[in-house]
Amino acid sequence: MLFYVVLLLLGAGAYYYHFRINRKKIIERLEKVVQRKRDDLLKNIEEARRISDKLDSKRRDYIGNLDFEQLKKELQKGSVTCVEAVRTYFHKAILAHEKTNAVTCFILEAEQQAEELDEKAKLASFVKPPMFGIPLSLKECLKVKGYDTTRGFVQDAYRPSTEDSIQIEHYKKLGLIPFCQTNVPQSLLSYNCSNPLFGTTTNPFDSTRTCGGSSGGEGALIGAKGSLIGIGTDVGGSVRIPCHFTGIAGIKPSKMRFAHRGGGASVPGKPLIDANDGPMAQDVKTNVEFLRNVWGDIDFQSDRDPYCPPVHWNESLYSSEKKLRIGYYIDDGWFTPTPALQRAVLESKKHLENAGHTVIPFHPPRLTDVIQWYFRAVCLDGGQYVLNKLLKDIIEPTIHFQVTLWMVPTWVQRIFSYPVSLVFPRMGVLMKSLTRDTFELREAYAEIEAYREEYVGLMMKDNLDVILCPASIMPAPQHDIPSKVVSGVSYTCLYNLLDFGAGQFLSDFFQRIFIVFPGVVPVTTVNKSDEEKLINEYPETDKWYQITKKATIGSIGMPIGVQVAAPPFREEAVLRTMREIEIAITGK
Ligand SMILES: CCCCCC/C=C\CCCCCCCC(=O)NCCO
Repeated sequence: MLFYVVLLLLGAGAYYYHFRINRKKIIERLEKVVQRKRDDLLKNIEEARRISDKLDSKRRDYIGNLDFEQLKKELQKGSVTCVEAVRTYFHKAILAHEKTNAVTCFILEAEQQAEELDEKAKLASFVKPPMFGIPLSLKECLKVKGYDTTRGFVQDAYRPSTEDSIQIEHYKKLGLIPFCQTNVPQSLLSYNCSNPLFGTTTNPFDSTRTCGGSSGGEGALIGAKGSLIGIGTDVGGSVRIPCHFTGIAGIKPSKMRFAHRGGGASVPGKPLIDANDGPMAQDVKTNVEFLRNVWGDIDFQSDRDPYCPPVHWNESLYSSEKKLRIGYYIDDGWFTPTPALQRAVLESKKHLENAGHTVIPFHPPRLTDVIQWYFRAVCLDGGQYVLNKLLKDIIEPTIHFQVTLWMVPTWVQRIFSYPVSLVFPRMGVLMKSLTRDTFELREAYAEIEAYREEYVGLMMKDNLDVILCPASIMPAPQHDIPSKVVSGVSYTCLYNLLDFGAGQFLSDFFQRIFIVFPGVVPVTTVNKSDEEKLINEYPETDKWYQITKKATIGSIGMPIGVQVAAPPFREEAVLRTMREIEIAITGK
């Protein structure tokens, strides 16, 4: 017996030794790639600076102060050229990047695309497309011909896409000019924004805090005014959480509203957790204008991807005078959000009631089950796909905690989940979530299908058009917190599991201050009272609550958003609700 134990230990030791040697070699090789990429980025930024400097700084300031609508008008009139718009946004993005480390690459051909558009505009026969000349930023994982989509994996650097995705083709056809790519967390499966290739992107309001993720580079860039509009992707909150953390507006449409042919995914082969790309912008109005134009012309995408149904922009749903019935909640029963997030929902509720809508309580059922199904279906192979990629890469330190969870075999997690449940029940739920076998996976899928029916059934029973709820559990925390509190995505991942269209935007009085006095950090009694409530009343019943409370202390002045969601193909109702709250708060 002893002989076999010794043999086993020796075998394990040899395996571990071989593993370490192998990892060392991989890391040494990849460190050179990181250095090369960072040097290339510095050169790329210098080139973008050279291009932006061709424009007189007064003119740059004038164009840089135009909002989306104003810039669009001036470009249509011809009083601003596409080249001027691109040079201005190269300049603004460089400034935002210097503050937040948001950009992974400038798309230098943007200047040439702009020149070509300006040339075409000289022809009398040329009809300008609706978003003629507007610079567009893109999350790094979106496929642009000639550019990398590393998703923060060093191993994927210098493997540029051979084609634009259908969506990018479409945006160019509508006149938009992709001008830069923005940073992401490694693997995209996190709501922070750090990776070993490009480093950490910070929050424009406080660099010790994250801009969110995984479309965090977009959040930071747009939040720091380096772009008017960008595209993110969202499988659990990756458009909505960065919007909430950085004080901007965005929407994750239901899956079928965009073409996915030629696009990428965080974990391919993962049904029933529906991801989509979505716009992110300074305000709701810009998102509406963008989607009105894209969906108004959706045949372009449907013709090239038959799986994208030709569902056009529904103006009558967006502009309807009929008052809405809205369900709201401030606590999903799984993770109580910190006080400012609850207050934001209650204030939005008031705005909507003042506008004549009916807002009634709604209780999303069984969130503990939802969390378990979500993690099971996202990591449907127990996290193996992501783990395999991570083990061939330099592993980002800010996601170590969740990587450790993926490394512990599922059966070990199951065994330990029982004693853990006694002292930390919610952690027990997470530890039981990874897929044990295909029987269990099929069961989870069946549960999700049944839950979708149950949820829309509850909405129909009360005749509800949309749901209003918190955007997250807390304001932007420090960079390492998202990995430690992965279960904090319950407010957003629910709407991926349901495949609802869900949007988020900045609410409450912070928005008034930022819009009237950009960059001013408000310090008011209201915010102090949020902090007091947090200190005196926020639960500390388990480690996740303790971490969340500690991370939220000291966040006075950070932006807070709310989320609006509706069943698939009703995104226009979501946008209408968001826009009505925006008008109530900002008056414009
Ligand atoms: C034992 C359970 C381990 C769980 C480990 C964590 C796994 C997944 C974390 C998911 C968090 C999702 C955040 C949002 C990601 C997102 O929307 N990405 C966009 C991709 O297009």
